[in-house]
Amino acid sequence: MSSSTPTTTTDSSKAARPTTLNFITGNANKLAEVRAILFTETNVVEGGDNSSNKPQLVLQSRDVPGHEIQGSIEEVARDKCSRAAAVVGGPVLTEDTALEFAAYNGLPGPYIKYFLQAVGHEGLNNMLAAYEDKTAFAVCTFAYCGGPGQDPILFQGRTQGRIVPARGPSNFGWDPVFEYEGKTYAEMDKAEKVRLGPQKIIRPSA
Ligand SMILES: O=c1nc[nH]c2c1ncn2[C@H]1C[C@H](O)[C@@H](COP(=O)(O)OP(=O)(O)OP(=O)(O)O)O1
Ligand SMILES: [Mg+2]
Repeated sequence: MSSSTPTTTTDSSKAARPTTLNFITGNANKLAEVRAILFTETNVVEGGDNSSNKPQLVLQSRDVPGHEIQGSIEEVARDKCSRAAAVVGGPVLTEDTALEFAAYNGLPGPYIKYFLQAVGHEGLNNMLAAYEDKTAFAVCTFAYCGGPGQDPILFQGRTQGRIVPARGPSNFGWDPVFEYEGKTYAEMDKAEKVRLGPQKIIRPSA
């Protein structure tokens, strides 16, 4: 993924090309999937070791301090990334996952974490019991921020699926209730899930 490489600049008045880019998340499963998707021996390291001069993606498992704001997926993503850059004091990559129900015009969206915690897989299904349309979109929004005070840049992928009664191991979030092409994410093995690309990737501006 090209967003794993920090921006290069030929303008010597700007900051030097960063040597590390931290991916920050408090979610061990998310970290594992990002590792599986982005890992190459040359550009990803664990922890903070950066003995080579190449830009490296450092995977950090820690919560971004502060609270998630209310707002659109993009506003939530930008805010978390800015807070992460402030705490790290340098370039960071963060990710926010939303789950939009078509019948709810996009909700729970960025609030899926709290709905999942509150009502579980069965509750997510019950929310849709009154509706014929079980369509859901998994929305992954990566945010890159060059450093404290800089505007984050977003990259967003969307995958269309449907909400079904839970099938498969309950290891990660809403994986058992999100069905994509006949299988829930939980029924896929990890390699299969991380190989799936989003159906489209956009650079949201708002
Ligand atoms: O592929 C996924 N399959 C199933 N569930 C998933 C996936 N990816 C995120 N999830 C869950 C975790 C959390 O309940 C919510 C997103 O919330 P989100 O804020 O992005 O993640 P988080 O708070 O766990 O970690 P972070 O420290 O990166 O903010 O959806
Ligand atoms: Mg979060």
